[in-house]
Amino acid sequence: MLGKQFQSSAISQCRVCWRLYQATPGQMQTRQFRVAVIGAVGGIGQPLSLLLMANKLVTELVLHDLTATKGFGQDLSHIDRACQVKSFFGEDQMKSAIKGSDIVMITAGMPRKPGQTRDFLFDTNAPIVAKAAGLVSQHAAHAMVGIITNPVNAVVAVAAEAMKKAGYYDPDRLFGVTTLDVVRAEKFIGDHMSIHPGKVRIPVIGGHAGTTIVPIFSQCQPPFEGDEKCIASIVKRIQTGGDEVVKAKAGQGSATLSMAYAAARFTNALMLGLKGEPGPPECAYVQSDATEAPFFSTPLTLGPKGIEENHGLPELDECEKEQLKVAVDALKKSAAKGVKFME
Ligand SMILES: NC(=O)C1=CN([C@@H]2O[C@H](COP(=O)(O)OP(=O)(O)OC[C@H]3O[C@@H](n4cnc5c(N)ncnc54)[C@H](O)[C@@H]3O)[C@@H](O)[C@H]2O)C=CC1
Ligand SMILES: O=C([O-])CC(=O)C(=O)O
Repeated sequence: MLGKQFQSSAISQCRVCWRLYQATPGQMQTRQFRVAVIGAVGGIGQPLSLLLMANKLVTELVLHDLTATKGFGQDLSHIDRACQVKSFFGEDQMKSAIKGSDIVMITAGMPRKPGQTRDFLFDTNAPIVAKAAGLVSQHAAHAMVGIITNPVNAVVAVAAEAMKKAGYYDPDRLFGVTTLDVVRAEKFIGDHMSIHPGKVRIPVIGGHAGTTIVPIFSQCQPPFEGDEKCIASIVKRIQTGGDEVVKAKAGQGSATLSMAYAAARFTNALMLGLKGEPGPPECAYVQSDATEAPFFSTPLTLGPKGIEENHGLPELDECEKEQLKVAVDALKKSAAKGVKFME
């Protein structure tokens, strides 16, 4: 059952974010954060870094990529925010970028092209995630880690195994970032119901690929207005939102701007949790016993130690229960693939 907090705090969400971005230097909070973006020069990395730079809670923004980050860092450092920018590049400097960070957002890796599945990216992206996660374990053990790199359903398990091997793994601090599915759900539902998408709250559970993405319309706030056919068509659009963008970009990559927005929202939620002032629950793909899948996305309240409360499975209607079964079967396989890769 979803907590009341999940539903009632929806409307204040936008206002909270807006205040965070707009606060003047005189209103600065004391607890501020070093956030590292791994893959900072990429399609997601650049706009994500810009959005983080504009967040008053970020006082140190660390950029890392395989390619040179210096010019990009110099560019960002002219923005009139009280945030220091540090630039690192190359395999050797990943450790320095990660060391001492409060939050590490990993967006390094290949995006897909039309006709490819997210799973197609596994062989290329799994070693990148394994390396970054291992370095977090060794040099920023208490950092919150957000994994954006696809395929999220499998590489989060890779990260967990890499951290265990490197000596320190805290399941409450490792998150597969599925916020874009929530953002899409809020947008598509808001447009359908002719209300501001920021007023929509809906848990999107499961994973981050096709039918593993399970939006729970029965728990939508305000209650969804539309028949079963209409729900089925919006569910489909949320599940294939990524494909829609990949197709439209026609070989020029996948979602970047909407993803950066979603990742900035999730990073902000992590920082509010670290400050002990959690916002509304956010869904993320984490180690979980909510289902038989070892990793599963459900609404989480975030706190100073990461997951403060996993709200577990929301109440589901019969149709959502069927969707859940399909998702769990696929997610078990994805997690097993990640674990096998690290054996
Ligand atoms: N979780 C989600 O909802 C979403 C995930 N994605 C995924 O995010 C990833 C990144 O996407 P884009 O930014 O569009 O790709 P991109 O190709 O534009 O950028 C990736 C960046 O990673 C860097 N990189 C590669 N290997 C690296 C390493 N070992 N260390 C540091 N940096 C490294 C590249 O140099 C590049 O700058 C992809 O895997 C994509 O599928 C994309 C959209 C949504
Ligand atoms: O579709 C992709 O490859 C990128 C992604 O994960 C999304 O947009 O949801």
